[in-house]
Amino acid sequence: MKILIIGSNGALGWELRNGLPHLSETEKQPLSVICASHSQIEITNASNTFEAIARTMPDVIINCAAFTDVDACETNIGKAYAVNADGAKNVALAGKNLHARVIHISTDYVFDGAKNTPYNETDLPRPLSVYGRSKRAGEEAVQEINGNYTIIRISRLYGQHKSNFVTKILHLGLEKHVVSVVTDQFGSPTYAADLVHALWYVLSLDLHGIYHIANDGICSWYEWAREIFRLSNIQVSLQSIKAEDFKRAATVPQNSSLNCTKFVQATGHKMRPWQEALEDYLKKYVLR
Ligand SMILES: NC(=O)C1=CN([C@@H]2O[C@H](COP(=O)(O)OP(=O)(O)OC[C@H]3O[C@@H](n4cnc5c(N)ncnc54)[C@H](OP(=O)(O)O)[C@@H]3O)[C@@H](O)[C@H]2O)C=CC1
Ligand SMILES: Cc1cn([C@H]2C[C@H](O)[C@@H](COP(=O)(O)OP(=O)(O)O[C@H]3O[C@@H](C)C(=O)[C@@H](O)[C@H]3O)O2)c(=O)[nH]c1=O
Repeated sequence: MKILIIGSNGALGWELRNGLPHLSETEKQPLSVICASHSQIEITNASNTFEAIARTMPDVIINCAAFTDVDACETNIGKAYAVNADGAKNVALAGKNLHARVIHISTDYVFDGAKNTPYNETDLPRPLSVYGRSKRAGEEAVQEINGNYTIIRISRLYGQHKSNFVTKILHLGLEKHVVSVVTDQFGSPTYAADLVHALWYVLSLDLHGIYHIANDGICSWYEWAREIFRLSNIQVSLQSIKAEDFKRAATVPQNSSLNCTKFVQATGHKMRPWQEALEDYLKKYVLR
């Protein structure tokens, strides 16, 4: 199976391009992984996207490319839709024309956060931000264009490559005496290495449709930060604040935790609790 990763220099793309060849070896299922960074494919350009994908003729395209600066999307609406919606559409069209399966990565921010239990795949999206709306438009384009699709909604990703909530909080903890973190917004932190493993199941079991994938469990940003400091043994005064007191351009959901039952039932694979994954990540890459 030949797999093309688009957005291969991003946080998830990077993790996939390192993790998939390794999994293919240990699982003894041959896989050829081709990487396309932003300089190699410009997904907002339909002909460039088609030509670049046609050169590689993949069986599967994993689209990790996106405009992911949630606050910047609020003031760069054109770019947000060009990348997250039209870009997703161009990739889906190229996939359809070249008979390739498309795995499209999406987000928990397609939900409005009003539900007080974790979101499942049949819940109605109602995004609150430009980022969320543009990502939802991308999902719709993929669904309309190419029946041979899988949409994976993930949330609160952290891994080895690029900054993320964990690295930001660690820096703040080392720089400041007091760190203020939001206590009334909840979600499911997801370790990129675990996600790669889960995506291996999606690939090898040929899952189609929409799936939610995240580490098990739910926490607030505050609870997540508290666990980061506890595991890293950093003494800091952690102050809980309300979301309304954390000024940012985008409105983000109060609850965007993901119910992953559909994935567990389809694969028999349950993601480990977010606390265990976080500990593993910190031990491997931060506390060495
Ligand atoms: N990070 C998170 O917490 C979460 C991410 N997601 C989703 O997961 C996916 C991967 O996210 P993540 O890895 O964090 O994102 P990153 O921002 O780390 O990576 C995105 C990649 O896409 C590339 N890219 C941006 N615009 C274009 C374009 N027009 N054409 C081609 N490539 C482009 C970027 O290149 P360059 O930097 O050179 O522009 C970058 O390498 C995205 O779909 C995102 O919406 C979902 C939930 C949570
Ligand atoms: C740095 C910091 C963050 N926070 C909390 C509140 C704030 O809304 C949130 C912001 O952290 P981030 O910038 O990592 O969050 P954000 O960019 O909103 O993260 C999102 O990224 C996109 C791409 C997604 O798809 C989502 O799943 C989600 O992971 O963290 C604090 O409370 N205090 C702080 O000092």
